[in-house]
Amino acid sequence: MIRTLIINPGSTSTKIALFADNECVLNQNIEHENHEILKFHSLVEQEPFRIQKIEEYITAHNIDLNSIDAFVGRGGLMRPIPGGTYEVDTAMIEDLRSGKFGIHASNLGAIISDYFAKKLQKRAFIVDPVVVDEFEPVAYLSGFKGLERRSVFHALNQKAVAREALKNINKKYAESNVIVAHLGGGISIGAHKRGKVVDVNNGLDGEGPFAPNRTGQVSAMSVVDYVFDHQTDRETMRKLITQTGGLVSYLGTNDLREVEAKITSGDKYAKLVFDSLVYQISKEIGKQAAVLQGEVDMVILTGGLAYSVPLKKALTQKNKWIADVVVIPGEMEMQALNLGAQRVLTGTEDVKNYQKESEALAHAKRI
Ligand SMILES: Nc1ncnc2c1ncn2[C@@H]1O[C@H](COP(=O)(O)OP(=O)(O)O)[C@@H](O)[C@H]1O
Ligand SMILES: CCCC(=O)OP(=O)(O)O
Repeated sequence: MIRTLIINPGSTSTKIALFADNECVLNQNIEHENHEILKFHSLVEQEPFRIQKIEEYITAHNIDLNSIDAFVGRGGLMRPIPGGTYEVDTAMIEDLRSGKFGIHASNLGAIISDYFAKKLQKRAFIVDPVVVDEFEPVAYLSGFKGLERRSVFHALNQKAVAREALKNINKKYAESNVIVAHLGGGISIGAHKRGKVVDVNNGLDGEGPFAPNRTGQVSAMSVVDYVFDHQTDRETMRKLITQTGGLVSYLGTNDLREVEAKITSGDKYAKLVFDSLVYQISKEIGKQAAVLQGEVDMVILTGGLAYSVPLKKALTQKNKWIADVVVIPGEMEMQALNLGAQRVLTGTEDVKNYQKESEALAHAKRI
């Protein structure tokens, strides 16, 4: 039996799970209040806080860490790489800690897995990180030479739910076209064309719809003006765009359940913000339908927001003209992380090397 401990840091939570082969033995979503996260000046400062939360859970549930074969983290912002399972190594940890490819909670997945693996002399992996890059060449251009677009999205969950939804209608991922809208603390909406995500809004840096924590796309010149008018520094802007934008900036909360409660109590502004969220998500789904030239087998709604009955009702109504709308609320990231590690540990797939794969992809992309 192969046992894995899965560590999945998100912008609003740290999810952990314990698997024995393919069976999930324990699964916990440790939710973090926005103020708990915002008190840290940098992401790496959150490392001891998140480790402590995990250790408290492990102790409370009598988990014997020595019985774990591998620690598996959600992979973060580093060099673009193809999908797959990667051994956590020094080059990867350095890139994640430096923040030079961006800062997101998922950067801590490999870092925390590495902490436990080193302490217990076990292996650490990541699977399908947020930088999986399968763009077609036309998708990279932004209109600003030197500031090209990046593929940054919920790759792990988008691919896992697409496979699952297609399995239910006896279709293969590699032979189908689907649009997956991952609706979490951040939102990414991808065009999956015959098994490759050929375009997706960057779910972190300010593309696509606004999200619970994120601004989504804002006109470039208004951001430039804001920086100069407010004499703002890079870190403040990063927080405004990726942590306190969207629902937080309009309504002071990143919790859609609170927004729903405001609407129920007659708050008209909250209703406008909710309607605009539906509008913007639908606009992005429409864009990806254009990428797929209207040949769409299915639109899939997933992520924490997809638990919301009013949201899924409104989005289904607005997007059913494109294709059948299927809802898979929450995420399948924990299972997907376990499966990725199990494939390597059982010898059915080769583990990938970060440096080698990132260099090969960079070479292939050179025009
Ligand atoms: N039952 C629910 N109804 C409405 N919104 C929900 C529900 N459950 C979770 N959410 C919302 O989902 C969002 C978090 O989604 P999630 O995918 O867990 O985010 P992340 O992984 O980025 O931390 C939060 O805005 C939360 O309020
Ligand atoms: C797009 C990068 C991944 C992401 O945004 O994840 P969260 O929604 O968990 O912040």
